[in-house]
Amino acid sequence: MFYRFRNDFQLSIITLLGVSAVTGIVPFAVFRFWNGEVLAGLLDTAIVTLIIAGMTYAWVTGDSRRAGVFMCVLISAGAAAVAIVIGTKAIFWIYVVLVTSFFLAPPALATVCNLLMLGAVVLVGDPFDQNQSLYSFLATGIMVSCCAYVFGRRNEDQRIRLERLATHDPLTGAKNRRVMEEEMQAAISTFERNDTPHALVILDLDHFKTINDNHGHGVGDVVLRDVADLVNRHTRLSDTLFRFGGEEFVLLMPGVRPEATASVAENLRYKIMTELRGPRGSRITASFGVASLRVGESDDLWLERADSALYEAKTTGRNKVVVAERMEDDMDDMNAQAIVDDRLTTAVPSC
Ligand SMILES: Nc1nc2c(ncn2[C@@H]2O[C@H](COP(=O)(O)OP(=O)(O)OP(=O)(O)O)[C@@H](O)[C@H]2O)c(=O)[nH]1
Repeated sequence: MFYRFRNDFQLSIITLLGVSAVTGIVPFAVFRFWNGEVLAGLLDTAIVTLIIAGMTYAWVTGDSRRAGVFMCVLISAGAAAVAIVIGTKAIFWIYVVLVTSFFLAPPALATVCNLLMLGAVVLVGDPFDQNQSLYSFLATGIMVSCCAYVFGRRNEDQRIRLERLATHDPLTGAKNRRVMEEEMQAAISTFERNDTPHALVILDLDHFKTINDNHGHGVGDVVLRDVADLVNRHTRLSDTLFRFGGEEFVLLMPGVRPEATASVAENLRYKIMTELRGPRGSRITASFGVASLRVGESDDLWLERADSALYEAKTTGRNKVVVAERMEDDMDDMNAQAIVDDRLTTAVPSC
């Protein structure tokens, strides 16, 4: 629980809001019922209840983004409603909401909620008896919103940048190995749930070391980037490319039936060989190992089978595609043949 609290900023804000709502708004609700302000008391109670529901949803589902959007809309509408019902006494809450909404929702949505809230308070509630107070309220409200917007925008940009750094390889833009493990697990769950076939392709550039050694690492980097671009251009949007290691990439392809995997990989092999050019127009080639996900298979075993197929492609000439299932069938045939030969030699003793 503490781990989630520390690692999910939005969840921590939602929780803080939930705890503040209980400790801060409940006494007001009680006080309002006590004072005979039944409508305001009911409003406070509804707001606290919905905030607690949003907080519970975030903790149970882990979907703190959706919960944040819900809370932002809720507290904006709630604060506006309370200000309309009880007038200027509730105006201070508006400032709390103007800032908090940027912690809960994306900046654009928070801005819209803030403007709607200010508009509703001024146009529907009309809580100010002097124009000067009205203008002060609007001016300070908009100023607070602008400052919070700048902060929220910056915060959002940094979050997106950090998220990208944590999930993508900076050189090629392909996703990294950590994400690959998560997405392979998700693929296994989808396969078990609704039988959607999945193929895994490992591709490894041939003799890449020679490019680095002869032309330098900078040139090697350009080749790696070109390979990632080419693969992304020639695969579906639902396919995901990961950088597995130095010059090794993994492609996860949902919805590709086992009998079609070879031709998909063969197409990529051909495109790399014919469209990519290395330094001084030299040819770039890659070897491929392909494996389709099997029932009950773990991600480690699936990857291991694709890796063995790649090894076979490397050791039998490179610039080729080896399909794990075919390789395994061939090995089974060879083993069966060896058993038959063995039986024959033991049944017919040599003279
Ligand atoms: N330019 C560049 N080179 C890298 C990067 N990561 C790994 N490498 C290089 O990739 C090369 C991999 O060499 P090997 O594992 O021998 O593979 P290979 O030369 O392609 O040989 P085969 O795979 O057997 O065909 C090494 O020279 C590494 O230094 C990188 O990010 N940029």
